[in-house]
Amino acid sequence: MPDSTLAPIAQPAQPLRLGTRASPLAMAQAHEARALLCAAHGWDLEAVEIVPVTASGDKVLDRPLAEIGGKALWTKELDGWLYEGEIDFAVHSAKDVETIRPDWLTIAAVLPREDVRDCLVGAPSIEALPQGARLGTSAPRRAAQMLHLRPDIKIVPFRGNVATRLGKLAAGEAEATLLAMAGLNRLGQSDVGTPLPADSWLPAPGQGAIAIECRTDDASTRALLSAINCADSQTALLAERALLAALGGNCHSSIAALTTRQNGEWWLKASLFSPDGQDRVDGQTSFAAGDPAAPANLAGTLLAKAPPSITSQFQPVA
Ligand SMILES: NCc1[nH]cc(CCC(=O)O)c1CC(=O)O
Repeated sequence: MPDSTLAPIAQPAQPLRLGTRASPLAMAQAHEARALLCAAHGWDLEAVEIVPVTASGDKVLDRPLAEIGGKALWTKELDGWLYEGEIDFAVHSAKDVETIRPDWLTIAAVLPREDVRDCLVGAPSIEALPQGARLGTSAPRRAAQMLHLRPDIKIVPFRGNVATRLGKLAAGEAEATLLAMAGLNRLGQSDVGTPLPADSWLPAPGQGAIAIECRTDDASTRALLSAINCADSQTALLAERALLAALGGNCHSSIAALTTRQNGEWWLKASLFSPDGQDRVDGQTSFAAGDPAAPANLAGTLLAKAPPSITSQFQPVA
């Protein structure tokens, strides 16, 4: 539930500027954030202007993200606009936000998390994929997790936004692909495939959550955004990010993680894979909301029992 204990804040005279990537999914997330913010404060939608920017990650589609600069390509244009004061806050898919962020930026709100699951498109189940079928994905986690279960599957690179990837599938470039249910739901395309159960097929850290960043020194924007923060989604996201930070994981790393709450207790579950999917280590820990210690300890436990094929993907901070 949003923390809605704040005094009313008047509609700003000048619209607030919301920065977003320009892809259809990013625009859907921007509209969701604007609607929540305006509703929380009783403003008209005109109180927030949506400012789309084309991120460099959206321009180069023929090479893997890890090769062309990593997750920074999703955030660096918006970071620049925030730094220059051209926008007041930026709305991101949390899983695309780099693990280490500069101090002048703050995640001021996390929106209620969408469906965390991955969706298999092209076959009703993993077992039903034909022998040697091609899976279109450029995500190391999805490739490794599939190869772990189905070493016969061929991985073919599949970058681009949701529509581009579904187009490649329809064009026969692969037999199947994996997409986040969160993105499909937000685009109104929930029915293109079959969601994989999150207890057997873990998603990416942060999947399904929307993170809103603003300048750390911008106290008034932080106060506005705090009204739409979902405390539970924030707890889950921060735990998954604390795990990533302690692992020294990045977009090259095959890491899957998910936070759940069972009988009021928070749990973080994670799996690390070798890129070829042959090796896998799993672990879980309970943790206290807001405390990065247990996620960090889980990172240490996982790395301690992982073979070099896995540990070589991480640069843990000492
Ligand atoms: N890397 C692209 C990206 N970033 C966030 C989402 C989905 C939405 C989400 O996880 O919140 C997607 C597409 C996908 O993985 O299918």
